[in-house]
Amino acid sequence: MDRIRIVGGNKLNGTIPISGAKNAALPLMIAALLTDETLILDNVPRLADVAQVQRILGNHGLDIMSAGKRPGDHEYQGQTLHISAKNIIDTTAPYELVSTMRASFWVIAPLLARMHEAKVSLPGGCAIGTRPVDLLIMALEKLGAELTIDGGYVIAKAPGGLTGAEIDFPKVTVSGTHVALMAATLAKGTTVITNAACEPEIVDVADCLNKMGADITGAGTPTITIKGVARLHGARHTVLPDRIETGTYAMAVAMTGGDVQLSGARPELLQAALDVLVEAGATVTPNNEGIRITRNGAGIKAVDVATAPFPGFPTDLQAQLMALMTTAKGASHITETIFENRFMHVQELARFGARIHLDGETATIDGIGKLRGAPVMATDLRASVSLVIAGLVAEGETMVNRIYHLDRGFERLEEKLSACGAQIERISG
Ligand SMILES: CC(=O)N[C@H]1[C@@H](OP(=O)(O)OP(=O)(O)OC[C@H]2O[C@@H](n3ccc(=O)[nH]c3=O)[C@H](O)[C@@H]2O)O[C@H](CO)[C@@H](O)[C@@H]1O
Ligand SMILES: C=C(OP(=O)(O)O)C(=O)O
Repeated sequence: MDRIRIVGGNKLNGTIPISGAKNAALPLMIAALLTDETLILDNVPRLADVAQVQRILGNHGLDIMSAGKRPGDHEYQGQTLHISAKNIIDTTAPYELVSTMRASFWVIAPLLARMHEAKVSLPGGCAIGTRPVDLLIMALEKLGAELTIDGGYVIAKAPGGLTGAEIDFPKVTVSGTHVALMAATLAKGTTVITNAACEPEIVDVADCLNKMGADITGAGTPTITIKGVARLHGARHTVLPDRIETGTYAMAVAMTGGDVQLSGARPELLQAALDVLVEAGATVTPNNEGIRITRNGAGIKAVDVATAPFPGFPTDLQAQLMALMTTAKGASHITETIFENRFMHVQELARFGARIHLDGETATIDGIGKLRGAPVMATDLRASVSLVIAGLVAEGETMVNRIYHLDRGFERLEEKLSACGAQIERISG
């Protein structure tokens, strides 16, 4: 199994290109199931999760073509995928393909909308809480589908097609909103989703669906209205930049000190996180090419943060912020409000000598002067990268094990960081 070896102590200086967003690319690829014409997606990141969705779509009978490099493409250019769901030959998404990743379950929505049936294994994904799908099932039932659970599979049927409905989510759910949005595009009549997730990835998917002929208004606000249409057609869409990758590297620079241009990043996608970085003592300068992050001289200040749905501070940056706070001056408090078990990184950060105390959903971090390198391992994607951030400043060697989690969501992480002066390498085998 591959590992990442880091020798801490170097500042980061240079440019880091930001890839397309994993959490937009996955539902965008899945949306290709809604049409028998080709959907072309540009700026798709090269990630294990993307490859996994390709396998899932391939099993349904889709043809996927990845375009090669074009003149002028830089080495980190995202890939262009041409996805054709002309023939859907299988409406089952089997356990072996779905169990490793949360988003794979979302195929249930376009399959139901277009084929009026689906059999999809209950999902897996990062071990950050129980992560039920009751609200996704509720949304599909509102649209007229009949769902049963048998042998670990959700079996969904809508013999006469889906019908528009009012869907009021009792809590904000990104997965629930994606599923309701995709399913409603081909339903008869109008659907109104209230208490919808406002995450930028929802807006990106809605934009693409509208290019495909859907009639969606209000994406990015808590109320989304979808007027169902008879069919969708092909389109071309560029995946928006990854705000979590952006925030992760911004925190890495705040941690090590230095001066890095995050090229292609869009500040409005992570304003809450950038505000926290400024409060912690980093300098954040949006510019034409993206965002420049610097921290020179002054140390890191302790901050108090609670995660929240967009536009709040994202739960997907909580572990990275905690790594940053381990060397802050004073005590900081981080409250996780989205997932009940998203503190798996705490015991691993402790291996660096970090002082973190957990009380329910709040972690208190007493900043210390210096972390010391250690062998560490993580159980989920963002927790893994928080250990990389800690390793970048820790004295001596850090070995991060089980990095397949990192490969799910960070494209060429070690290359991007070493190009900015970090001493980081992948050890294969
Ligand atoms: C692939 C992808 O985009 N993953 C993101 C997505 O996950 P995901 O879409 O799984 O997260 P949700 O927004 O759906 O979950 C939010 C909360 O709602 C709960 N819930 C959700 C569905 C349901 O049927 N019942 C229920 O109780 C969850 O357990 C959680 O406590 O949004 C999360 C919150 O921003 C991010 O951390 C993940 O990176
Ligand atoms: C939790 C994440 O992914 P998933 O929802 O696929 O587990 C994530 O992207 O941080």
